Amino acid sequence: MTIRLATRASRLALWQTEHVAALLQAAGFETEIVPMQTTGDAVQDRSLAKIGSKGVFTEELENSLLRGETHLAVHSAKDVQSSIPRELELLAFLEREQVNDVVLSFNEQFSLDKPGIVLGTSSTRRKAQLRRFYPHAETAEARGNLQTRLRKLEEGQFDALVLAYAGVHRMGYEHLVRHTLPATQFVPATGQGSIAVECAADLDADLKARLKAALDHPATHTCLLAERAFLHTMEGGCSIPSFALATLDGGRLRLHGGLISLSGEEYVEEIQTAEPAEAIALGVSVADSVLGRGGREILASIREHRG
Ligand SMILES: NCc1[nH]cc(CCC(=O)O)c1CC(=O)O
Repeated sequence: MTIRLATRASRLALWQTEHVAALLQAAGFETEIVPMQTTGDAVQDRSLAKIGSKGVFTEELENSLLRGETHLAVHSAKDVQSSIPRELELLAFLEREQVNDVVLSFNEQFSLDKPGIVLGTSSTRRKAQLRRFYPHAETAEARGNLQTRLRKLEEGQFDALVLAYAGVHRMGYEHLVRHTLPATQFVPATGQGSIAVECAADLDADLKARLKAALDHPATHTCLLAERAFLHTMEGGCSIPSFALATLDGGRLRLHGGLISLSGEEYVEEIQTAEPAEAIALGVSVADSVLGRGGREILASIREHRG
């Protein structure tokens, strides 16, 4: 049978969807890729924090699932909002790529320690983390897909660009990586580095099980359940500078989550561990602790700042 795959039309999204298609073909399915434009692709002149983070890269794909036009939607897990419509289901998470943020520059001598450097990023989390850990660096807006951002870098709109290694690797830009930011400071956004596959909740149960068996990476799935429960409890989409990284270590699940003020001054982080079967409870617990130890005040000041 032919599985129809909904995807954004960006090069990274198509790479990811071709990867999903290859796994499905190896399991005996035929595939058809159905690219579509999302609000996030269409609106390039405003930061995501301003257009509102709710599903700007996912809504059109989800609508095609709801209309029954496609069987699966392929997303960057990071772009999937923390709660999805009840008619839909996150079926599988593909094995996670290295999670770090990296710094790209055409200048081989580029150094993060140089005063006055300008770093391109459009993420509120990365801006806040840079203010905290590299206060001498300035940031500049860098919206657009990876190719657009690299063009801005080439044009000299900033000295370097901060991106997720996952996308950089998938697009073959590793030769421009000058620095790998430590995941202990630049804790990534929920889901960074993994590909999420979504379907309609009422898709045939047997087909669902076969698709999941072909695509899902159980360890990554467990980590993503914890991170997404954290994000959900945090009540924030990708426009809130929260971060969460779960790892499985010797059979134990560890979650590092937190929240940072836009200035980088206020910082609340928490690390807890649990049995993998308790992934969701772990996410809720880490978020509750962060909210209770000052996170609520940080969220309130961010809301006030936005007006
Ligand atoms: N928000 C955009 C986005 N969504 C997923 C990735 C990279 C791939 C990934 O993290 O899986 C990116 C670009 C970036 O953050 O540099």
